[in-house]
Amino acid sequence: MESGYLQLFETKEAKGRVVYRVFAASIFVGICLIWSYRVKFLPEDEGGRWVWLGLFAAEVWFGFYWVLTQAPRWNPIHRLTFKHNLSKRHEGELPGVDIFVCTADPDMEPPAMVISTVLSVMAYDYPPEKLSVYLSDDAGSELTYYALMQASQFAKHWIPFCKKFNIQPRSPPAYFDSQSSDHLGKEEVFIQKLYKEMESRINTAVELGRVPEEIRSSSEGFSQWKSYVSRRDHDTFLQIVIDGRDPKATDVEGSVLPTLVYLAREKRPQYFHNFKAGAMNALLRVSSQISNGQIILNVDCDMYSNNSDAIRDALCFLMDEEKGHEIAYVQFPQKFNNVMKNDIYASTLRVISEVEFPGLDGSGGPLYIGTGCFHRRDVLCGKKYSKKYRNDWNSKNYRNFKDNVTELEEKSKQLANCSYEENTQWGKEMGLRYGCPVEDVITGLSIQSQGWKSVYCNPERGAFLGVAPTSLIQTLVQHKRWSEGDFQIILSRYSPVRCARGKISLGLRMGYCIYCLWAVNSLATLYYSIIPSVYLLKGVPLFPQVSSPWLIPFTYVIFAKYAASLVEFLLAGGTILGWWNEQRIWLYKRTSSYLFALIDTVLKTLGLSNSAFVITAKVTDQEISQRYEKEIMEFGASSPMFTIIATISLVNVLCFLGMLKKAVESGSGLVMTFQTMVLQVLLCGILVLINWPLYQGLFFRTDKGKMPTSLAIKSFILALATCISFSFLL
Ligand SMILES: O=c1ccn([C@@H]2O[C@H](COP(=O)(O)OP(=O)(O)O[C@H]3O[C@H](CO)[C@@H](O)[C@H](O)[C@H]3O)[C@@H](O)[C@H]2O)c(=O)[nH]1
Ligand SMILES: [Mn+2]
Repeated sequence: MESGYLQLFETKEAKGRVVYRVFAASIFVGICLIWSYRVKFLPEDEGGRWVWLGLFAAEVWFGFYWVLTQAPRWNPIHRLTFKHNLSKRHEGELPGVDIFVCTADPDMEPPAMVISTVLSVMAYDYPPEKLSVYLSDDAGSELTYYALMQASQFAKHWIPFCKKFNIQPRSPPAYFDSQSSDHLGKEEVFIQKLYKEMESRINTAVELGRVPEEIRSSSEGFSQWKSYVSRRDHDTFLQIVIDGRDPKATDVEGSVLPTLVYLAREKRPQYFHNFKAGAMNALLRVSSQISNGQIILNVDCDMYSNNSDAIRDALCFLMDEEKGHEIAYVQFPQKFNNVMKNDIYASTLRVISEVEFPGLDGSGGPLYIGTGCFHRRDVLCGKKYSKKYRNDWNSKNYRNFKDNVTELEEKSKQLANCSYEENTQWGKEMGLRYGCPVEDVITGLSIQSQGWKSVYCNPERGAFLGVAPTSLIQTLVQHKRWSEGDFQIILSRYSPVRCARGKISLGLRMGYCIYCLWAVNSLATLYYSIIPSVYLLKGVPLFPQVSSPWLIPFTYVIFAKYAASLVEFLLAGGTILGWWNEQRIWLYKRTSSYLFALIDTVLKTLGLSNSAFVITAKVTDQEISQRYEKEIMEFGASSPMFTIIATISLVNVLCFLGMLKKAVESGSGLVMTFQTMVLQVLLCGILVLINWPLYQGLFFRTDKGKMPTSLAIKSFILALATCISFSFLL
């Protein structure tokens, strides 16, 4: 306080750390005992030996991986911001903020949804002359552009309305959904009507697949589409839809509006476009010409702003005079507005956002996860870390005031051309890094490995809400992209294992490895979910008997670990059924998404395949969403991923039934089997239980969301063949 310093944020250590550490140490002792058991009782005979070694390898892997997951649990912290101090001390020198919204496909990302995100970020509680919103459209779609034009008109009513009544959230559909329609005031009814009309104009255009002719001809922006050949082949389309410098660009109350820009960077078949990373880099350059905000907020097109104060929260970190200068970015968690109570696809990633990220924040800062993240422009553009770095918020006002709109558009267009990046550092040392399906994580890592820190900000009211996948295949495909990308990072020149030493703390490097090694987890999980069960069918014990003291460490580790995981999940706001669902999804991801990610990465390293960016759909047809709302798992498609999970689930049920039959037939009965193979019976039994929805989908359901019959037959034959070959041949 003395030298006029006002603290803008506070860091608090989480409670109960010591207790947790003692508990974790006890689990580790148990893990070591399990390993010793495997070494001590290695079977003599050739066949038994390999199976045993396989189990040992899986257990070594699980143990090692568990150690990694302890890193973020060792030192969790929480952050608190003081926004009143920010206003008190810095209101006059608030920096320009450029907001980038990315969209890539008008079919999967409906224009009406995209513009509601745009409207929500235009309505931040922030001086509008310092706010600029850029929409990057990788589909170069006239429909999205049309929707944005409509939104710019509606914004003139929407923004003053939001500010007058101080409403939350500021995405129009989300706001109206949260309001009961009988309690709307006069102005609300008027705004809602305006919104509905606009929405229906946009949706009609989308359904017809074209923009109304009278609008097309009256607004010159559309003339740019003359050069449009296909999504992959067109000039740069750039339009300053609202020019914030223009004194006439005001809302209905006469206040200035934020700048609004539409950009579809040039696309040519002969140039690789680098997906979202390419779009972001084009935005970085174009915006530097137009508004040049010092702070950049990046959101996905489905992630609307749910809290109009979030910019100020982020600035509390970046502008703090004592600690702010080493912070490169502020990451908010990804939250979703379409998740049901028990979250059947585990989309919330609850433990990651409530436990692991606060933990990583304690050892240097969270990963950059693509959306809901505030960056310093300098750093994102490649500024090297230096202890002496201080930002002068006051002096920097580069905003382009010289050129008129047309000149500005022409100049900026050049920066979004395909050839612009040739022989430059863009994608390497500057901007988002290229060549990885998780451009966000690798970019964050490369920033941190220079010495910069990041901060995790998780306020009570979620800052951003998006759309989570609503079918199993979408979830698995998304996780294939993520785990593949994360695994490639381990092999890349930014590898948290080999590089970054000295710059990033050990805890954070371990933290990165949790995600970067997702893909590798598949092998041990596959082994563990098949082998013990088929050996149960064969009648061969692979774990200690009930009478053996070695059973204790196994039981302790299993129960302690799962109890801790359940408690963590409940404390993070989940339900018991939600936790159970999450365990199922982990099993499916590990045995399908991660396996395919692993295989694809190996192929890619050999030069045999290329990783792509499969966009997640943000709309679902009505039938599917009805099932989603009832929390019924959606299969409904044929996919090799489904064949794998179905086959494994059937192997387990066959083994379990086979074991029961054998036990009953042989005189010794169930008790004997239980005594010799208790853990195998449990493991197999739990696998059967957790797969219950899958069996329903395979055999008992009749709706369209069930597994295709051909897939059910195929996996049944595969499962039967596996069981038979194990019990008779091997
Ligand atoms: O060629 C492309 C592909 C995607 N996108 C945009 O990228 C965003 C994320 O795509 P989505 O299909 O929603 O993927 P998610 O898995 O939900 O996205 C997470 O993971 C991605 C990395 O895999 C990050 O880029 C995202 O920010 C992060 O939210 C969307 O706004 C897309 O419009 C583009 O702009 N250009
Ligand atoms: Mn998404």
